Amino acid sequence: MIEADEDVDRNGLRVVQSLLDDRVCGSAVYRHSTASTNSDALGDLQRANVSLEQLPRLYIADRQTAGRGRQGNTWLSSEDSLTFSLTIAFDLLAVDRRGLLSLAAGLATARAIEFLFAPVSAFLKWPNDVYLANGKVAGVLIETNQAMADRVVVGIGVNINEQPIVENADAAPVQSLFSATGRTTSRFELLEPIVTEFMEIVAMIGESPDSVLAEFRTRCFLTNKSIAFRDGGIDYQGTVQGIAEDGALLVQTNAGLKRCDSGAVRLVRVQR
Ligand SMILES: O=C(O)CCCC[C@@H]1SC[C@@H]2NC(=O)N[C@@H]21
Repeated sequence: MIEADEDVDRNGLRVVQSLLDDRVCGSAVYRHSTASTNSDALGDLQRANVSLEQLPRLYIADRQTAGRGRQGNTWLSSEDSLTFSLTIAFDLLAVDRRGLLSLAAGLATARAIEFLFAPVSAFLKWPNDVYLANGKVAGVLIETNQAMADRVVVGIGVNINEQPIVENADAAPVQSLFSATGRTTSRFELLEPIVTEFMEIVAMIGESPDSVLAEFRTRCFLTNKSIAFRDGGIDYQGTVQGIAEDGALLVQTNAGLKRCDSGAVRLVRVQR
């Protein structure tokens, strides 16, 4: 079942309907304009307004007026961006594998971009920024609300034909799929493969997390790089050793080997 505004993109509506017809999603909310699809999804959780049958529930908007990024950044995006959120049941993943959810969203986006823009290669900057060449083309924001703590909201933003403005001095260099490849695409062409890949990867994490981790490790360009990061208010420097079984980043620092959890750590600098 789709709840949609009158003035949404008709092509987009068809794609959303096909995700429901194919049972990739259980329900969808499609707004022409909204503050933030993550906020819409969290609002429904706050009101305990999401039944199990409605999951995965897709929230999509033609434009966001107050999009949010990780670490309190602002994510400003126009109709040249793809912005959506998915609410899924947390128990699709065993407790010790939930850290991999963050990697799954970036991986799904990377696979979908490569599928549509072959032969480009998409890389991942832990935990889930998607890069083409030297710039970030997509980001992921994962949030929960205590009112329905057994659900999780996964928000994905992809810069399609223009670069978004990221209001933070530390922000990674940004680019769009167009600026990186010279090719234009409809943002809705990407929606279907990202959502489908994401749900497949989540299922795969339940069955065989090693293959998901192996793919993430291959795509992750931080390994052996020198990074600076902040964890619990303390600044560290070190060399990335790799990704642990639970998705944590392993960094060799002067204070020893540190495990970085994606929710807590802020990468300040990455050696290029
Ligand atoms: O790289 C980041 O900092 C994460 C960006 C996440 C942006 C997406 S767009 C859809 C969803 N709604 C939001 O307000 N944010 C996420």
